[in-house]
Amino acid sequence: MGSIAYGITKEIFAGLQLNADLFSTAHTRRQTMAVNYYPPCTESKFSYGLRPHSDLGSITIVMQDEVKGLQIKRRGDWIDVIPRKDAFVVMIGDQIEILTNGRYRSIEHRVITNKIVPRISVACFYAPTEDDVIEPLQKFVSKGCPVLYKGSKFGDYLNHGFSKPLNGKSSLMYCAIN
Ligand SMILES: O=C(O)CCC(=O)C(=O)O
Ligand SMILES: [Fe+2]
Repeated sequence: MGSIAYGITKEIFAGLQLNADLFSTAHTRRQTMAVNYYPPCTESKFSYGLRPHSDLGSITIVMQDEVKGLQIKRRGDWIDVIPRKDAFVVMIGDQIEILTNGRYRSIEHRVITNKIVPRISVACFYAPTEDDVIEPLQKFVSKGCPVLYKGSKFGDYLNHGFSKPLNGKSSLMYCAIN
């Protein structure tokens, strides 16, 4: 999975005319994994498996089983990410939004539980190491596009993000300027 993450980030960074090798190596150094089990919830029409959030790292690759539940927010609407046997889900995390000064935005997502059956997913998270300082690259800063984030050590960003309840894209407030 690590080499898939490296390959995907390489394409992302090459598309931004950055040193694809260097950046993809830096942004996939820290690799962690979560196995999520969402029990069915019969109690109400709507219940969260995971509240809305963006992932704190650089990219996330998710394997879903056949049960629907993951949704992304697009232009204010929640859209189902339909599970496919032949596909993983790739999501951009906050570190790429910070690095590109908002050119590529991290995706807000959430998980809704199923009323009848459980759902299982495996999320693989790729990020810089905890000592790396991530800040907007100069090439994404201009008069029309002022710097949006201050640099922060990824370890500090992570600790701060984990210390707060999941709440949309509020994790970015940690380093947002004004
Ligand atoms: O269960 C999923 O499909 C997504 C999990 C997720 O967003 C996460 O672990 O951060
Ligand atoms: Fe997530």
